[in-house]
Amino acid sequence: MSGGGANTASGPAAAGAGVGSPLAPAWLPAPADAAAVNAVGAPLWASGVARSDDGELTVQGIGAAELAERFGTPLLVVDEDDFRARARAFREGFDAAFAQLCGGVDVYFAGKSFLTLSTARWAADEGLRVDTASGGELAIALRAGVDPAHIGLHGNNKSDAELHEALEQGVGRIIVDSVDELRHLAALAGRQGRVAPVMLRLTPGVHAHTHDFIATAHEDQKFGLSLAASAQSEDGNLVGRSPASIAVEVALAEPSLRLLGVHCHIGSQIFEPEGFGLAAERVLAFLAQVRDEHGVELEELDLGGGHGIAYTAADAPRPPAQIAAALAEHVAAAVERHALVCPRLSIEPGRAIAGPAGFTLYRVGVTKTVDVDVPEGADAPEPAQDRTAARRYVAVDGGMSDNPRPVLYDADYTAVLASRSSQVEPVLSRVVGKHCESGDVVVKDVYLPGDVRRADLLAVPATGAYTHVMGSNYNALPRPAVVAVASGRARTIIRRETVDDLLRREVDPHTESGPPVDPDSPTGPAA
Ligand SMILES: Cc1ncc(COP(=O)(O)O)c(C=O)c1O
Ligand SMILES: N[C@@H](CCCC[NH3+])C(=O)O
Repeated sequence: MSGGGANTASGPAAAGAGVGSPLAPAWLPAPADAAAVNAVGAPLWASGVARSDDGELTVQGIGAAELAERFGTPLLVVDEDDFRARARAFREGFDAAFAQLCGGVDVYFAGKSFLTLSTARWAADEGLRVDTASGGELAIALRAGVDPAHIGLHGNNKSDAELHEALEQGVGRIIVDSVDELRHLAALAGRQGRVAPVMLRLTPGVHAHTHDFIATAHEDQKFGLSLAASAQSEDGNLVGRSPASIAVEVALAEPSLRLLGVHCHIGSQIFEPEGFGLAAERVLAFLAQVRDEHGVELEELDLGGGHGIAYTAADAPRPPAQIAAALAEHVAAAVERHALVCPRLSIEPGRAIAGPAGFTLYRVGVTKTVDVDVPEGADAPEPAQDRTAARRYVAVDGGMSDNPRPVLYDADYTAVLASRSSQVEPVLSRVVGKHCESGDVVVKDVYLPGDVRRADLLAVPATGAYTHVMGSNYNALPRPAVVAVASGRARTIIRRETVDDLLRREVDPHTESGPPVDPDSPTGPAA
């Protein structure tokens, strides 16, 4: 990391800034020329995004300035047609690869990535099912009109109310995370006089190459049932058996449970197909073990989501058809090796459908340039004895409350000037938010034209997934609106939050008036 630095007057291209800054990380190439930093295209941007003849960023022909004027900033803009096309590409690509082997694939849109009434509807329209991770997500999917039989409910610690609701509504699958939950669900379903359709979430021990917080199939974490034999079983007599195998036994023995199959999810933002393939081979071997021990061939196998997308030019995602073809080879080999009937397959992509379809539009406020010590080993700028270089700070009107991913995962993003293009020499810039937090970074390192200034619009691509749904009201910032663009028209799908929205949940200490209180509650109505 760079050393400390002193503020200098704001302005473009101070000494040491510009193309090939020594402060740039290794993955960020110096732009080929001034025009390169204005480029918008695949795989970073939604298919409807382009530049107009006069240089403005547009989506399906609608200019960034018009969007900002009509809907305000910060603004999450979703190219609905692009979202739908990505959903179709997963359904068609996986269906084609697995049609012969196992009769096709059910694709569940991972709601956690970007669940709204509209996105749930788009997914269902495109023939996808919906994967939910809480009672709230379940309620949104149901309200959107998704067939309950096409909804899955996940969660490592589902409440009784969530399980009850899932059973009541007749969801197609409840993905169970532990032996404890399995026993609890059996009792609960039994009391309700229902049979719960369950999938068992397994941890196949594949350590995916991603940030530790979003890798989920290694052993030492809260999700899933391990395939490895346990030395620490809570039931002393079960030591030496794997939690996964105990769970199968419990699920098959309980009349209030119907065991559909098994599930695994190795993590998120994964590019190497080998991880998915290895996990598939391990869970298929487990299905063979179940068959040999219990004489039961389980019908379903869910291989989760986690397909990586491009956040910067350093990322090279594969199209769904390619991912599917690579996976099919592993599945076919394992099916043959274990003489299995191939189970019905399902997957749960979220980020790869929602992420690239969205971008965030911000308005620029303060800009300034600071001198930063050049790290040891980096090429020093000329003259050689000058060991500092300039970093431009560009502050925008949002930040960690509308996209906490840079702060949480050290995630890299990129940005372009959206209200116009510029041929001014690019300078290494850091786009920061407006929160009272020095780590409030939107884009850590990006070359932007040196003349970016107050009132310009910046656009950050690939913000469709895990932004709106992970947003907060830190510093009492109202959350941005979400706008969908389809067939050349833009419309609000989530309205912008207002300060009144923020105050609505408050109980005013002066009047003690606030949200209505249930008159039948033990504390009675508000005075
Ligand atoms: C069980 C499960 N399925 C699907 C997903 C979606 O992952 P992604 O958005 O990376 O495709 C996740 C999130 O990592 C998950 O935990
Ligand atoms: N929230 C994570 C990914 C989801 C993990 C869910 N299991 C991200 O933004 O990258």
